[in-house]
Amino acid sequence: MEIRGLIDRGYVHTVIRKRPVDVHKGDCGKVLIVAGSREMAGAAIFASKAAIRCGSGLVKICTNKKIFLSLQTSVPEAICMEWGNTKDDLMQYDCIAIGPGMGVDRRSKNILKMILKDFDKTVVIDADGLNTIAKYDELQQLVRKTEASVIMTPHIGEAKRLLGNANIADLTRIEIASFLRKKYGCMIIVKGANTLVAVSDEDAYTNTTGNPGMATAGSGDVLTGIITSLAGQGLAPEDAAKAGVFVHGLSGDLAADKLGEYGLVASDIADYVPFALKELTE
Ligand SMILES: NC(=O)C1=CN([C@@H]2O[C@H](COP(=O)(O)OP(=O)(O)OC[C@H]3O[C@@H](n4cnc5c(N)ncnc54)[C@H](O)[C@@H]3O)[C@@H](O)[C@H]2O)[C@@H](O)CC1
Ligand SMILES: Nc1ncnc2c1ncn2[C@@H]1O[C@H](COP(=O)(O)OP(=O)(O)O)[C@@H](O)[C@H]1O
Ligand SMILES: [Mg+2]
Repeated sequence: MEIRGLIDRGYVHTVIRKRPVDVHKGDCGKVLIVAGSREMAGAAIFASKAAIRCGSGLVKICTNKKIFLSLQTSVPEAICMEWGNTKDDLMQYDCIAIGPGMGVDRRSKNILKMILKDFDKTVVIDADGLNTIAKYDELQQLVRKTEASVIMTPHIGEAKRLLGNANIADLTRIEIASFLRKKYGCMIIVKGANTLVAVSDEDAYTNTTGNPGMATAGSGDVLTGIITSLAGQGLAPEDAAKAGVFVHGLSGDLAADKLGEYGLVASDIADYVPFALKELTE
């Protein structure tokens, strides 16, 4: 695997375009985000807020009903659905994300299994989605076999778990991505400063946006929402992954221009997504 280039503004301009005047919400993608739990409502809030701010026509959140009220207060545009109801025709969604703050348990395993078996568009897997896959061989096989285009978004800690707790401390990001590709055969985003996006066994790209202010709880959940929204709006999985990390970093950069790096929080990144998209489409 080699780094084929940088993810820069010029490239992102070519995949995120100004909206046609006659567009309607049905054209803008309906996405499902499986996220959150009683202890981690925030993760579901950050991901769904980012997706709606990134232009999705409709965002549905599948979560524990104990957190419906906080979700509906923080992101009233999103629709809540209870765990267990995911069977309601997954094919109606243009993209599905799973993982942020959902916990690692049998229910997470079962939902992942259902999505990987029944859905054939883009699936973004993050956080506890990745931790659950790391725990169950059966899911690891399914990731390889699924007809869906899977995008995994691990940070280094999650990458280590996905590689069976191998010692990866001395590996470069490209080596980590390469091992993950070999094991899972899907698109891999290794997060951190200069996030790496591996789109095939040969090709990887480095992001050029982002700043240390983004080292704060929940900023990865925002990334999940952005990539999911872009894929749901029709970007090819590879473009959604690459443009997604760029938009995420640019939103963080615009937020840091205003707020500085210390006080920046995940919701700020989501709140600045509209400004990043405005800049990119003008
Ligand atoms: N408010 C909320 O509801 C939040 C919930 N979250 C959820 O909390 C759960 C646990 O996720 P966490 O990621 O916090 O915990 P993890 O235990 O998965 O990862 C944290 C550890 O990973 C390592 N790590 C991460 N990035 C690294 C990097 N770039 N370089 C080197 N090491 C790195 C560090 O050792 C770090 O302590 C997930 O379900 C997540 O979605 C988080 O997203 C934070 C916010
Ligand atoms: N120093 C940094 N520079 C640029 N981006 C960063 C930096 N630190 C973290 N990020 C970005 O913030 C996000 C953190 O994601 P993650 O570790 O999953 O956090 P969380 O699980 O708390 O949401 C990633 O997209 C990562 O690339
Ligand atoms: Mg995370």
